[in-house]
Amino acid sequence: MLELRSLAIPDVKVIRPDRISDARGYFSETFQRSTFAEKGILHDFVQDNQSSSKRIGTVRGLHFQRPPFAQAKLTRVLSGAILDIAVDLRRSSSSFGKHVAIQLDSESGEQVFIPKGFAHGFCTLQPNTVVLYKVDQVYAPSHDGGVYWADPALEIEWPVTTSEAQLSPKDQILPTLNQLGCVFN
Ligand SMILES: Cc1cn([C@H]2C[C@H](O)[C@@H](COP(=O)(O)OP(=O)(O)O[C@H]3O[C@H](C)C(=O)[C@H](O)[C@H]3O)O2)c(=O)[nH]c1=O
Repeated sequence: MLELRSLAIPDVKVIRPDRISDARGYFSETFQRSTFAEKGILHDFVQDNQSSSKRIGTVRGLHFQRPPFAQAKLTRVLSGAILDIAVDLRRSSSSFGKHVAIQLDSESGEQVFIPKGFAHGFCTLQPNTVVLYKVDQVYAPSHDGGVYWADPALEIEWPVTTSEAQLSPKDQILPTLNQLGCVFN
């Protein structure tokens, strides 16, 4: 049985697949096209991505791919824990510039579905955190984009300060929301 709930921005959804436990541990169908489609998550995922982060306080994001390579993402944590962030970049949305934040960890097995039109990122809450996410568009580096994670206009309450966070050089120089311009209508 698949539990589904919406967050403050209704298009972003949290999914908790059932775990069948026994003396050995558990088994879970972490993705199944028809049961996810019954809950409204009908996307032709074409690629699985996996990242491993050694340290607490690693921030990856806030990323998106520009149209026509915009990606919907289905994210879960294989080990460790993250604070997962999705920022609404759809200019026509009543929640433009707003975000949702949710903790994902390997213990709960919860996943977050983020539709196209959002920037996605996370901060690790435990060392050796491994994140897996399905995307419905292939990697398109020429259409890669992002928003600066600590942009004050986003009002994101990250668990680390700018001096504590570990970022890639690319992510350190991403534009603010105001500098970004219109990406998604
Ligand atoms: C995204 C991607 C990256 N790469 C290569 C490009 C670089 O050589 C290397 C690391 O890429 P990057 O630094 O962009 O990885 P992250 O910082 O983890 O970025 C990801 O983190 C946030 C949370 C996301 O949601 C994005 O989907 C994704 O961009 O992997 C690929 O070969 N294929 C890919 O699909």
